[in-house]
Amino acid sequence: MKGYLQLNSGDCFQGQWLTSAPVDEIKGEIVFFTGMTGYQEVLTDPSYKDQIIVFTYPLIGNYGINEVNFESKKPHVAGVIVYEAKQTAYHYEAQYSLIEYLEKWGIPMLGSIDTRAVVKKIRSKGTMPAMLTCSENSDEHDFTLLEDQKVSKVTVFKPESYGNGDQHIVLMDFGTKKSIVKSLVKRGCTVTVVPFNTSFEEMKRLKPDGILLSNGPGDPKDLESVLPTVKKLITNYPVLGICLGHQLAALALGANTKKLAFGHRGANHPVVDSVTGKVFMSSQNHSYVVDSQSIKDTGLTLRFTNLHDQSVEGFDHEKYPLQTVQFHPEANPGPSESEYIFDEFIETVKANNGRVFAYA
Ligand SMILES: NC(=O)CC[C@H](N)C(=O)O
Repeated sequence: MKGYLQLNSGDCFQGQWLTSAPVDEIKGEIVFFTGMTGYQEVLTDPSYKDQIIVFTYPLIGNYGINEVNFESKKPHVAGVIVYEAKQTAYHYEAQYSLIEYLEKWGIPMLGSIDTRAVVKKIRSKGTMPAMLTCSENSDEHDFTLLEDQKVSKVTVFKPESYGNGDQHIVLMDFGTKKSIVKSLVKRGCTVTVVPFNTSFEEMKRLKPDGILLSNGPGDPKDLESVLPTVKKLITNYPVLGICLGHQLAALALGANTKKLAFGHRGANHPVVDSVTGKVFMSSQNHSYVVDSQSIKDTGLTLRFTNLHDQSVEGFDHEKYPLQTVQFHPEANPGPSESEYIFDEFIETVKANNGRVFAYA
C-alpha cells in the first residue's frame, strides 16, 4: 500500500508501507542516521524520542532484532524511513525480523523511499517537522510538533541499581542507554540510576563516588530546572557528562548551546583529542552543540573537536574533576575507540577517594 513522507518544506516522497499503515498521521522531527548497521540500538536509544528516522544505508534489517542489543526496553522513534527492509532475519541470534519488531510496537515503517534524496533536502533545508501519512496532499496537514519536555517520558521513575563494585556512581537519568550503565559496571562500579529531577541532597544521601550525567532527547535548554543541581554536582563530585549530559554541564557553568542545521547521527564521526593528539572514530547522535564562543570565563577547556565541522566534542575543566563528551564513548552502535573516557573517569573517581566538597 502506498504511503507518503511529507516534509514541512513542501517536499513529498511516495513509498510503500512495510508495516501496517498508520491510522492517523505520524508527526516528528526528521533526522538521518548514516551507519551501515546499528538500527536496533538506534531505535531503542531514548535520545531519538518522537523523531522520524531515515536510515541512509540502503538495506536495513538483514540481521534482524536480537535480545541483547536493546539500549532500553522499547523503541522510541515515531517512524522509520528506509529504502529496503528485509522480511527475514539472517542471524543466528535474531528473535524477530525488523518488520515484526516495529509492527509489535505499532511504529510505522515506510520503504521504497530514495533516502539519499530525502537526506539532500534535510542537509540543504535543515532538520524539520515531517509527517508519515496515507495522503498525498500536503496542504491538508498541520506540521506543528508538540513542544513537550521529552526527558520526563524516558527517565526512570524510581532509583534502580546495577552491579556490585567498589565505586558507586550515581547516574542522573535523562534517557540513558543501557550500554552506558554496562560500561560502568564492567569497570567495577555499582551504578544507581536516578530520575532526572532528583535533588542534590537526595543524591548526596546515596554517597556517590562519582556522577554520570546521561544522554537524552530534546533541547538541553528545556532542562533549565536541573541546572542548579548539575552545577552543585560538578562542584562536589567527579562528573562525566555524555551528550545531553555534556550540554547540561556546559549550560550549568554559564556556556551556551545552539542547534546544528542537521545534526550528527552515525558511527564514523572523526574526533581529535587535544590531550593525546590522536583522532578516533566516534558514535554520535545529537542536534545541539555547545557554542565554542561561549566558554570564556566558565573554566571549561576544550579537549575534543569534531573534524568534520570543528564543533565542540568535549571539555575538561580548569578546577573541577569534570569530563564531558558530545560523542558516545559507550558506542552501541559504532566504534568503541573512545571507551578510554570511562577508564579515565574511573581513575579520577578512585583518586578522589569518596571526598565531597573537595572542589567548591
Ligand atoms: N544523544 C543525546 O544525548 C542527544 C542530546 C540532545 N538531545 C541533542 O540532540 O543534541
